Amino acid sequence: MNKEYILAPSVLSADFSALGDALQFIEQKGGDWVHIDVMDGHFVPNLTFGPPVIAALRKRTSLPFDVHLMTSNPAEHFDSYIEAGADYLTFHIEAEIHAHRLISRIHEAGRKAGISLVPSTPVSSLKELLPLVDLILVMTVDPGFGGQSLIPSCLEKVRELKKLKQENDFSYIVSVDGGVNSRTLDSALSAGSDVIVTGSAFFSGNFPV
Ligand SMILES: O=C(CO)[C@H](O)[C@H](O)COP(=O)(O)O
Ligand SMILES: [Fe+2]
Repeated sequence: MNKEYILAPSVLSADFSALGDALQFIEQKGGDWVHIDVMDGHFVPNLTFGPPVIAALRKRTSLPFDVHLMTSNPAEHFDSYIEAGADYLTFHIEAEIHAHRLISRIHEAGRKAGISLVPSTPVSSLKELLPLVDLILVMTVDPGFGGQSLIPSCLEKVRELKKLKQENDFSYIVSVDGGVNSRTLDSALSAGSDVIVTGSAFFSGNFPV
């Protein structure tokens, strides 16, 4: 299928007892990246994968790993995720005051740095970081679980970020994460999303691939 966006299926909705098979499925269905949701049971009320699981998956595909850290204090352990094989490493602005430093350290390690914001955080909170980041991950659900409904008003942030990018010649790409399925895909794309993350819809056959 010819598509004009980067498809990043999330293994959060795969069968955790067969994650290697999930990577193959993503490849077969034309996924461009693998989205890996790291949850620490603290920043969000759920617990998922850590570096050893990501390192094991790294051996099973050459697709880029888009690692979404939903963790408190991301600076404390970001290097383990880089070592495990993250290509894009995205952390939450709500979890890190010293974001400039963390972005620099991710870049020094030769990886792409992403910043994410939950639905209640405005784009203005990222103002100082816009010239520095490679990716902005706009959460369209409250993070922590797959299978939730997209909050349509969050897509305004995608429009705002694309406008700021154009006006200032910034280089970041914008990703939409949460509740994207065959019904909501068009709205995410028309808002200007460059990357589409999809978990439950992709693995249940409710995503147009
Ligand atoms: O970051 C996430 C949740 O915190 C997931 O990436 C996201 O929710 C994807 O799952 P779905 O497409 O089912 O909403
Ligand atoms: Fe995610």
